[in-house]
Amino acid sequence: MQMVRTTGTDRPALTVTDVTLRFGGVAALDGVGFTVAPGEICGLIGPNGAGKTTLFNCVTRIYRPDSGGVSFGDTDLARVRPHDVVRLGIARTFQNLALFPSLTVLQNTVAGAHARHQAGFAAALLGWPGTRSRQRRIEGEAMDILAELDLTDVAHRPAHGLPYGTLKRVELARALAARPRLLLLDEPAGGLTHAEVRDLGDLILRLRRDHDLGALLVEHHMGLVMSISDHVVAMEFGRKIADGTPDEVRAERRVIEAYLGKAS
Ligand SMILES: Nc1ncnc2c1ncn2[C@@H]1O[C@H](COP(=O)(O)OP(=O)(O)OP(=O)(O)O)[C@@H](O)[C@H]1O
Repeated sequence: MQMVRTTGTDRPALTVTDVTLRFGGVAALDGVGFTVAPGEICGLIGPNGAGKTTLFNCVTRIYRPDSGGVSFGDTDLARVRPHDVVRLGIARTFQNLALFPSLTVLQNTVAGAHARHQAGFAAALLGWPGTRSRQRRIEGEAMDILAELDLTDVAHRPAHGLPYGTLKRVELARALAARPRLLLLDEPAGGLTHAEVRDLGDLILRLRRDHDLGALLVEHHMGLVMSISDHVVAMEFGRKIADGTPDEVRAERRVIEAYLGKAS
């Protein structure tokens, strides 16, 4: 396995090169390639089954492509263990939320910060020597992130029972606590109200600016994707069918045929 570098290219690009991945007879990804430049918001769109989640799972190393590759800066992700991806500066949110229901909002956020350290969460829970002062510092940073996301009031409440829109922001807080350079956002608008989606768009733009990060955004909500993305990649049946600015992709005939007719 390749050593994970935590220094080096500070704002790496994500480069997906000719990635193919089959599940039995189905080519979930078929020669897909694109780049997310440093600091860029890249929207990834496509109808159900287009391959978006599979691509996400290749970036986070849940899956390994049959051929082609994914790199972050000059690091080939195929040579990085799945749990080390976050230490490279890539953090994700989950479509169906991946929070610990009985832990507080603060504890869930701190868990995200520990993901980037070797000793991690278990050491903190077990009270290993030297972890207490670091734990205090990490909690302080987590509280700052919660304040940014307007979550201070619920910091000490268990995740269980909080409104869905609030939990979506806790997911984002957990990912941000890992200090990513690239955020992978898996359908962040799913289940949100119109007002919450508008606020989410503003929030993603603000986080990009304040945290100097980029984002790969898998999303069915066309309004959100087209309003905040610098660059949009459209997929259908495992293939890339368009790649350009929101206006270019919106005008692309194959995208209109494949997708925009049934957009939200
Ligand atoms: N674990 C798996 N085993 C078998 N086939 C799979 C698996 N995961 C995905 N597929 C297939 O791969 C293709 C791409 O699926 P994927 O979930 O990546 O699409 P998607 O664009 O994320 O869809 P959605 O918008 O519905 O989430 C589909 O045909 C799907 O049925």
